[in-house]
Amino acid sequence: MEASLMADLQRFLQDRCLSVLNLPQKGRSLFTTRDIRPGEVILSQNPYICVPNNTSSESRCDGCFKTNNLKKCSGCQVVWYCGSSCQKSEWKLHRHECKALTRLEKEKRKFVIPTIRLMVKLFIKRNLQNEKVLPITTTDNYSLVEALVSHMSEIDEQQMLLYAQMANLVNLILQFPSVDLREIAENFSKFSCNAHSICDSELRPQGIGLFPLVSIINHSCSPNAVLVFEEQMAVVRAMGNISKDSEITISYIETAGSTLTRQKSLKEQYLFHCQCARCSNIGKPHDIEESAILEGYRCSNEKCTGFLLRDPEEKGFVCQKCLLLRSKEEVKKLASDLKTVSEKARASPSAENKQAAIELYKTMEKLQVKLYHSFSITLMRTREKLLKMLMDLEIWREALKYCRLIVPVYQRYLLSMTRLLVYRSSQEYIQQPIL
Ligand SMILES: C[S@@+](CC[C@H](N)C(=O)[O-])C[C@H]1O[C@@H](n2cnc3c(N)ncnc32)[C@H](O)[C@@H]1O
Repeated sequence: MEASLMADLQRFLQDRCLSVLNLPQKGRSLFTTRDIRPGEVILSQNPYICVPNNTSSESRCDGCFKTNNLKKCSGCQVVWYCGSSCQKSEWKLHRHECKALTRLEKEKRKFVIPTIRLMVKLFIKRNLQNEKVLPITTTDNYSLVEALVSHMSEIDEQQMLLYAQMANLVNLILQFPSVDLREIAENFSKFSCNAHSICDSELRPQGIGLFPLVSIINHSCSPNAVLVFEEQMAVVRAMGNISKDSEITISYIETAGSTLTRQKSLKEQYLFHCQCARCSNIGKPHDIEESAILEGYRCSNEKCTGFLLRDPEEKGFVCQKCLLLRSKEEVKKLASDLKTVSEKARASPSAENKQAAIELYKTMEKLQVKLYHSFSITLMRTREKLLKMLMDLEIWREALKYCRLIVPVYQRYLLSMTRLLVYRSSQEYIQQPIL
């Protein structure tokens, strides 16, 4: 990174009582130089680049990500806008992207998935900033993208092949002599561990974006901050009191998973072994219990709330509260029935026949109630899906029933970690305890 830009960045962070330190195990890490109160904004950033999550069945405006009154760009026939205001605001960049996409054969345009567009826009923006067509600022410049970790040397051959194929397509679209395939592939690798899914206030993904300053923040399975989005702006807020000189951390993954599950997904996507305070409990009695509740089976005695562990004689699973054995065969049969129904439910075109999809998910839920612990995360996800489908069909009474079943699970897993639900009132941010 250029020395003057680096100095500007340090000043920018200092003004916000933040500093970046290089830790041997983690690389760049963000620290606070003041005490922070729950709900306070620690850092916010607009995306360096972003694109909506357009699919063949759903499109969004390239400017604001809204879904109504869309018109296709008459030039490239790939990008959508909700009106002239969004089209104008994007034009400086899209002018170049539009030309490049128009050159591409029509049948190849269906391969221009959001990640490919993100890469195309990244290089176009870099060039436009280099040519001073777009301004360069302390927090909006390509040097910050250059500084992101890529983990290139740790990527397996199969992944590398995929990146190379995607890089070829980007090259075909851009036709920039100054950009080489390796640089594009390296940037795909950077996207994988640094890009963020931009979600609405109900946490529904709308698009993807690169926020290089927010990307300095490391992960913890018991984080002290949370990343939310206000339209397309990334906002990092404190979840509790954070004392001066602490590291700011967010969670990159679903925190309600067993330690093994969390560590596996962090290793797979972010290529590091998590050693946070929560992960360091691995194998301890409390961690074993928590994992068995989250991802294990329920006791055969319907009234018992105990959790089950594998029987040392391999006959099945033993309840740690009432010592009842649940046979391997019974668990296997239920799991196999559940697999059949789950596959049917996931394949059911819920958009066409919502009522039929609801019935399949209800059968799935019934089997999961028999198989899993009542605080199982899998069971909770099925109930969340049912809740959403019932709300879409405005079947409120039944939706309420699932809401009541989900709330205690949220309270158990999320209350301990997300001590605050921060939401926006008309004028100001108010801190509210959950429920
Ligand atoms: C979004 S970046 C975070 C900033 C990064 N440390 C840097 O130097 O740019 C994600 C990467 O940071 C590292 N990282 C994040 N959290 C970590 C943690 N808790 N322990 C070890 N490495 C971590 C991993 O290499 C991961 O792929």
